[in-house]
Amino acid sequence: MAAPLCHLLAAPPSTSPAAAPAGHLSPPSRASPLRRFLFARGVSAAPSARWVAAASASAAGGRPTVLVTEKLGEAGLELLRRFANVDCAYELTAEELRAKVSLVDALVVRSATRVTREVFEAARGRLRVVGRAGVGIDNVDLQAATEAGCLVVNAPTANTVAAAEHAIALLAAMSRNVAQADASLKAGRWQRNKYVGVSLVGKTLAIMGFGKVGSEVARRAKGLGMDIIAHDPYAPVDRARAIGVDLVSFDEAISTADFISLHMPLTPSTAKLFDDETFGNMKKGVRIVNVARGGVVDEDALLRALDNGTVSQAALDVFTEEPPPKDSKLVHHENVTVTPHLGASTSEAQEGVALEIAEAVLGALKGELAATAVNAPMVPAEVLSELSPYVVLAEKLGRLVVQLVAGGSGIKGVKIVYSSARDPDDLDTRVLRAMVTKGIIEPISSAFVNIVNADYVAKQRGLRISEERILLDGSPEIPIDSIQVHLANVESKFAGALSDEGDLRVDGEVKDGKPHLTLVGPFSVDVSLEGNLILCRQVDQPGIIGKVGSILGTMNVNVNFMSVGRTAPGKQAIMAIGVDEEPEKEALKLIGDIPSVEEFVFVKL
Ligand SMILES: NC(=O)C1=CN([C@@H]2O[C@H](COP(=O)(O)OP(=O)(O)OC[C@H]3O[C@@H](n4cnc5c(N)ncnc54)[C@H](O)[C@@H]3O)[C@@H](O)[C@H]2O)C=CC1
Ligand SMILES: O=C(O)C(=O)COP(=O)(O)O
Repeated sequence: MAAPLCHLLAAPPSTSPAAAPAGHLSPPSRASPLRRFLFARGVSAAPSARWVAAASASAAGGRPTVLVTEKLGEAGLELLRRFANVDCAYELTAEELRAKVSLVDALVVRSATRVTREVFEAARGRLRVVGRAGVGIDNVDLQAATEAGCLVVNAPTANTVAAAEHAIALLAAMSRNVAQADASLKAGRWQRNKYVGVSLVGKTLAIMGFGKVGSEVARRAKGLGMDIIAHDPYAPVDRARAIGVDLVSFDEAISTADFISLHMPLTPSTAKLFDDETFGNMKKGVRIVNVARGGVVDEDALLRALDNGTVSQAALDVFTEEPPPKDSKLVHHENVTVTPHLGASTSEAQEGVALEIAEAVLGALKGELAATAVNAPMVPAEVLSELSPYVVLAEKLGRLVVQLVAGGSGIKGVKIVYSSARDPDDLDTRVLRAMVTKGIIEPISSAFVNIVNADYVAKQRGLRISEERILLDGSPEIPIDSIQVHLANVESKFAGALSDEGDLRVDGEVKDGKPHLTLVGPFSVDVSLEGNLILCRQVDQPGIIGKVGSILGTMNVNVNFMSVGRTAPGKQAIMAIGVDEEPEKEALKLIGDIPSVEEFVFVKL
């Protein structure tokens, strides 16, 4: 059974009635490495035929609604419109955005829309995906998104080249005063002596942040004859070496460079990294390009450094506040060249980004974990597909075990044990852990849990979840032999499920692609984990199965599965009975009244 994975990102049960169902598209193929490669090189590409065919095949049913708040490439919009209702509403005020967001399943933004905690609160649980059509996600409150169980995806590769080209354009324009000279000539002046520039060849360029954009800038600047050094605490030395770049310390980079180009993300640790002290340590007359984020620079400090000559020129594409104030001294400074956040704005990059984000958002809406997920584990599609029946099993075991807990006894510790012949490094259990958590928490709370917020919700509720592996001999072809879920130190309303160690324990396996319950406490059973389950403990003796069966039959309850397990002949036994409908209270009472039945419980799976 290729179980639908839509519940990994499922909307909360309280979703407004207008919410479109997730999971109505069949799984698209992921953008291939080739397409990403093409995008990254500015080659626009249509959505792959396989993607469209797969998505079209089952696009019947409700359509999700996607709100697009900034201009997106037409190819991406077209793709979104094929599978969703698309509302393009640009330049919304914060209030207008909050008003609209509760009516949509996905939101697609670029850098200008601030997706704040208030936006997630206003969404009231309906918003399932935020797609950032670009790289920087500093305008999205990721913590609030995670708490809301809303997946955030970005399009990290399609505008890399555009941003790198813009950095090079600014570097060259700045060093030759292109913008200033252009303005001067248009104003009727001919100032050849005033606009003598500086050469790039033989100068040292320090690239701060040697990621995708930084390394593309390095490649291009090498072609201009510059000596490149880079600072990036997290970049692999080999990758830098492969393009002939030395990774150096922050202090060495800023103190030796003639030009500095910024390419790190805006995070709490990079905010205002370039302050008075940093500028003070730079080589006198340094030139700075910023195509990353305005917030990594203390703009007042930069202004002081420009005024006192420490920095002789700056070229800025990005600003702390966008657009910057009209009277910004930095923008109007004669040694500053500015562009209005144009790094990603080439037609090729915008088409690529739009397609990349449309695919990611549509995929996420039907429950697929996007490869570009920013606030959820990135689980490759093949792994996810292989684990899909175990995902269902994990959730069902969680739902079952929690319903065996006696009211009032708090749950603190959950242990999940995976028995597998596969090397632990080849078994990614994050999705399974999330689903056990979902199964345990949802029946006992109003919280809704998905792959995005599972760990967060568990932590909030003081639930410690630990995982163990039992390495089996056997075929590593099968990812998991069985999953055990233990709740430590709880009281149970079905004492038969308590293990010898006093834990509440249930085990399950996937058989023929279906989740099966295989152990309840010390009792082996074999019952399909579907619909509803009655667990009944009795003294092992003839006739009980018939009695229970006939009560259910009389009450018109269809038994779909039944299994009996016992500790030893004539001793304790349990019956696990799968039923389609929820039996009337009357039927349950009659079962409880059978003399040899010691305890029983009805569980909704
Ligand atoms: N102006 C524009 O239109 C565009 C701006 N950008 C911005 O450019 C920046 C880089 O983008 P990508 O290269 O795609 O991201 P990336 O994630 O590939 O690279 C960022 C690099 O910065 C490094 N880094 C993190 N903290 C650092 C620190 N304290 N010091 C030095 N390096 C640090 C990371 O290790 C990583 O290698 C982002 O801020 C992004 O938002 C990207 C595209 C367009
Ligand atoms: O991708 C990025 O990080 C960018 O800064 C591009 O921003 P934009 O999509 O052009 O608003």
